[in-house]
Amino acid sequence: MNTLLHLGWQEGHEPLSDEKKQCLARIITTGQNTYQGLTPAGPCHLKLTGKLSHAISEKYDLPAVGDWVITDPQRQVIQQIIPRRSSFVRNVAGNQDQRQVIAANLDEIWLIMSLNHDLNLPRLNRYILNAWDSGALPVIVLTKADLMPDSAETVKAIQHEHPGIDVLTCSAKTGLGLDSLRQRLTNYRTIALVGSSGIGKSTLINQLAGTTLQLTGEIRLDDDRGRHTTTSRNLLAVQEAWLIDTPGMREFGLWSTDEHLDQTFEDIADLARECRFNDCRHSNEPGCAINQAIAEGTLSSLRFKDYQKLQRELAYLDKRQRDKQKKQKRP
Ligand SMILES: Nc1nc2c(ncn2[C@@H]2O[C@H](COP(=O)(O)OP(=O)(O)OP(=O)(O)O)[C@@H](O)[C@H]2O)c(=O)[nH]1
Ligand SMILES: [Zn+2]
Repeated sequence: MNTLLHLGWQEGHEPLSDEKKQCLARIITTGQNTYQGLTPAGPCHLKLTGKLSHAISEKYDLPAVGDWVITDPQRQVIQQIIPRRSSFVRNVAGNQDQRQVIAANLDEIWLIMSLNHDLNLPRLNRYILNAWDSGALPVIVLTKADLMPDSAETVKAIQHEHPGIDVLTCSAKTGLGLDSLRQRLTNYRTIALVGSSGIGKSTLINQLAGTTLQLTGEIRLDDDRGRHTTTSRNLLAVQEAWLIDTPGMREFGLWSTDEHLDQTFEDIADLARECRFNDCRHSNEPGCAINQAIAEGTLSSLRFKDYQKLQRELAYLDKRQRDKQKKQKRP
């Protein structure tokens, strides 16, 4: 029989009374106002109580895949969402700012890009920023290595830019690299797979599971981009872990902070500390370590431009959030 531990319950949540623990369920799929949960006794269908529905003011407060909820098993309702120990969030509504939880209570987030056409470093940086903000550990997973046999340099460059993150290469077709991924599927950890559509998330999950858990899109003959297939997020048991397949996201709005910008661009943060002036703007100042690194070719000017762009975006997000809070405080 499953126990809460098998469902991925971990210390790090607020302590709960035994009575409440008896009523815990983990959300495995979300639908239109309905949720599928899993308890040690088995699956269950759930709805929100009227009271909880009323209390929800933004999407962020809705149950997400991976959430732990307190249920009333008799009425099959969700009474409370347990505060998340981590959550991967994106901003969905452009300049309106609306946080949406893609998956909750995660240990790792696999940021997936396929080595053939999908590789886009600015997009990877956006994912990493949100991932550091989530509280879970980001891992970069580069798929479809069989289509790009000469990718060693690319992989090395990504590793060099992100020394604090594991970079793994794999092919669901040849099996390359799958063992390193399997080694992470232990201790009932929860891992979300995120990335664009058609990069092989579902195929990878099926390979790791050794069976078809997720439908996949077949490669089109005229190009090698997959078709849209995954439409919902699901919590799936694979080996001794829980994997969450997420639909390919076209829009990926930032939700992070300046602090995580330095974590995402460690190389640039290190250089900036070496600039002669503390408040160096890295434009024409003498003794600017960043300009020197660009001139010497050790820092790519594209990477620095990307950093500046994200810095502006984050500053703007921060300002909007502060304005919103001010408005809410007004009587
Ligand atoms: N050559 C090659 N093709 C792959 C590999 N992994 C996946 N594919 C193909 O890529 C296509 C898309 O794969 P999916 O697993 O459906 O992609 P996905 O990321 O889950 O896509 P969405 O569900 O739309 O988010 C399918 O045709 C797969 O057969 C791989 O390692 N090598
Ligand atoms: Zn400088």
